[in-house]
Amino acid sequence: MHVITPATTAPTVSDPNPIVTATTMTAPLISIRTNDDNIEIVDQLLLPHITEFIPINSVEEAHDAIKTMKIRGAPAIASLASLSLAQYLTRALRQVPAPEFLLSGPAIQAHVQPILDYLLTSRPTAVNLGNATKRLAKTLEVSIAAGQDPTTIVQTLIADAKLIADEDVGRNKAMAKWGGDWLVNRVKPSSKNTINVLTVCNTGSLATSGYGTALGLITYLHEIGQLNKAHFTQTTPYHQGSRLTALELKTLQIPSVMICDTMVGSLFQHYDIHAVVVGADRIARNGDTANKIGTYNAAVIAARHKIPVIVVAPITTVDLEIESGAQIPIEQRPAIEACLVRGAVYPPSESGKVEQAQVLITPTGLEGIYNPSFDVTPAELITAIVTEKGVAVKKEGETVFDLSPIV
Ligand SMILES: CSC[C@H]1O[C@H](OP(=O)(O)O)[C@H](O)[C@@H]1O
Repeated sequence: MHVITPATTAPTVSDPNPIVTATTMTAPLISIRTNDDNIEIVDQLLLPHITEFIPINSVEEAHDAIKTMKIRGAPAIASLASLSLAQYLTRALRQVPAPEFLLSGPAIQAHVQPILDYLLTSRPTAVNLGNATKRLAKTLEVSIAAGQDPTTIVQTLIADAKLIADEDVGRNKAMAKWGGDWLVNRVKPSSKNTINVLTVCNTGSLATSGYGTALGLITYLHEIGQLNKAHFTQTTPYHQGSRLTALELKTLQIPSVMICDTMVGSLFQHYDIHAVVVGADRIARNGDTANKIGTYNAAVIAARHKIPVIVVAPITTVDLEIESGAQIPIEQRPAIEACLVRGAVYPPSESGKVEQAQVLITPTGLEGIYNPSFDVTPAELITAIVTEKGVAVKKEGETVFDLSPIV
């Protein structure tokens, strides 16, 4: 392995002219907030410099927010979709006269299933959304089969939809402990605060209902005094790293180092990184994992440097209906998104007021643009997969996982 200078962590430079930011978010950052039947999401297209909560008042608005990535992150997407259905049904129960679909269980099912199918069309890769809509369809089916009256059927569905969002934080903390303890046991650090990790994209509170998945594990390492530095890639073109992970780590006061996506190899060559820790959007039965574009690159380079790759994701991210990653649909985002960069005008004006800007960095009318939002890392390149039920590793000599112990 070619290591030029085995220093423990990359030197970092600080911005001499920090932007006066309008972000008033404090730890823990939140992606969605609700109050009775009111839903608000933070517009993640404006972060980190502008914190703007926008109301979601229909399933159509939820669909648009997911599709345009005002909200993103596999678990957060599933939570918003579920909460928007709960909002719709809560408001239907309050309508006078009651809407016709509330007359019977079958009428409710005939009305709600198309709504679930519509929400599913917002983004194709993250399976959490699909698992949420299947779960709610099943809840509805069971309530009807149990002979519940229409109002009880709807109330049961509303409660389960809210639970999909509420149960996320607890499982994130469970995963963080499973994965963090597994990594500490593997590294066996001789002193405190020595573990260096690299993560890709954003998998924290802004991608979930709180604490995060991969970023949750990193937060746990920090909380138990085992983390030296959290390195993260900028994750272009949406810049989940530069804009969101940077904000989360800064807010949580976790020591971090940002690198450009192209610098993963250099980081591994020059510095002692103990693990790559990433989230997931869909994990196939054999462990092949779809995650943010750039994850596969990091995994290939990690293999070259014998650095373990850990995937952290709730069971709702596992898709046992598909054998391998070849069957995972990869979302192709609009070409224009690879040509634009969003951020604050810099340096700020004399007033110090933050002005959001969107800059076209390419020539206009560029024809050939490849902009997949995800890639698939084969199970062979993944060392461990962590869910809220535990840690799975491949058997000796195996190139695929048996996920049954952790799903
Ligand atoms: C815990 S979030 C999982 C996953 O979602 C992100 O994708 P996106 O920002 O496009 O929604 C990224 O792939 C995260 O790893």
